[in-house]
Amino acid sequence: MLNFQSFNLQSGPTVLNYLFTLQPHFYTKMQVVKHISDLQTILNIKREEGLKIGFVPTMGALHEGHLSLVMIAGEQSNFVVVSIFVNPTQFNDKGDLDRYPRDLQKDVDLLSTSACQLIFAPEPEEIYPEPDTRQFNFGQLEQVMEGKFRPGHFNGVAQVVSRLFDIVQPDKAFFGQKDFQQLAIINEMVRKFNLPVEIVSCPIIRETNGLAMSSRNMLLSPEQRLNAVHISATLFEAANKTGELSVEELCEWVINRINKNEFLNTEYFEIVNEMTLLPVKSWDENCKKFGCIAVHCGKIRLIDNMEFGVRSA
Ligand SMILES: Nc1ncnc2c1ncn2[C@@H]1O[C@H](COP(=O)(O)OP(=O)(O)OP(=O)(O)O)[C@@H](O)[C@H]1O
Ligand SMILES: CC(C)(CO)[C@@H](O)C(=O)[O-]
Ligand code: BAL
Repeated sequence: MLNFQSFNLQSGPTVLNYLFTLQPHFYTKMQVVKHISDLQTILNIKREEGLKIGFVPTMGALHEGHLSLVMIAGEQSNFVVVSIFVNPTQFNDKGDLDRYPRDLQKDVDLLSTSACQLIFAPEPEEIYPEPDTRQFNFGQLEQVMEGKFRPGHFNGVAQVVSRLFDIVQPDKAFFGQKDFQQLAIINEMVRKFNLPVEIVSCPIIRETNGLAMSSRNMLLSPEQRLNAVHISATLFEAANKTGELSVEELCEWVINRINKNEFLNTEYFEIVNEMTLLPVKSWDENCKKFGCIAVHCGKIRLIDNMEFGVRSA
C-alpha cells in the first residue's frame, strides 16, 4: 500500500519526500532530488553521521537486474543512492537514444520497496552545464566488441560515470556483469585516475527463461521477446560444448545457430580473455574466458555474456 506525500516530479520542490508503508507501523522515507546541491546537502549529513555511501548508477526503466544491484548495495553500505539518468553522450545512435524507455514514476515506485534511500534524477543540463569535451583513452579495452560497434560509447560512459562519482563521492559503486566490457572500462578508469571508490561487480539476473534482463527488452514485441530467449539458450548450450569444438569452431557454431532464427542477427560473438578482452585462440590459455555477444532483434540491440570453459592448471 503506497502513501504519497508532496510527490510531483514535474513541478514539485527540488527535494521530494516520498513516504511509503510496508507494514502499517513501519515507515521508510526515500527522497528524490534533481539538483546536485540538494543531493550533496543530504549526503554530507549522512557522511557526518558516519554512514558509508553505496551508489548504483542507472539509466532508469528499472527491472529486477537493477534491483539486485540495489539489494547488494544495501548489504554492503549504509546509505544507498540510485541515479536515474539517460546519458546522451554514450549513445552513438540517435534512434536508440530517442527510443530508450523512460518512466520515472514507475522507477520511483519500484525503488520504494528496495534498499534505496535517495534517488538522483537530474536533467541533462545539471550533469552537463557545458558540453563535456574530455577524451578518455582506455586502449584496447575500448577498441573491441561494444567499443568497436558503438564508437564513442565508452567515452560517454566514462564522462558520465566520472562526473557522477565526483558528485556522489560514493564509498562503493555497483555495476552489473551484463555490461561486461563496461565493468572492465570502469575498473580501468578507477585504477588509472586513482579514484577513491570501490567497484563491486554484480551477477547477471535473467528471466526464468534465461533471457538477460535489460531495459531494452521492454521495447521488444511479445514475438521478438520470445525469440530473444534463443540468445541465452544458445550461449548456455555452447558453454557446455567447450571440450567438443575449437574456440573458432564454437564461435561459428554460436553465430550460425543464432542467425538461423529469423528474428535475430548477430553483430559479434567473441570468446575473450576476462582481463585483456582480446579473443582467445585456444581453450588452453590460462585465463577466465567469457563469450560476449551483441544481437539485433529488429531495431533493438541486445547484449549478453557467459563464462566459457575452465582455466587450465
Ligand atoms: N540483467 C542484469 N543483471 C545485472 N545487472 C544488470 C542487468 N541489467 C542491467 N544491469 C546493470 O544495471 C546498471 C544500469 O544499467 P542500465 O540502466 O543501462 O540497464 P540495462 O538493463 O543494462 O539497460 P540496457 O541494456 O537496455 O541499456 C548497469 O550496471 C548494468 O550492468
Ligand atoms: C553506467 C551507466 C548508468 C552510465 O550511464 C550506463 O552505462 C548503464 O546503465 O550501464
Ligand atoms: N547498460 C548499457 C548502457 C547503454 O547501452 O548505453
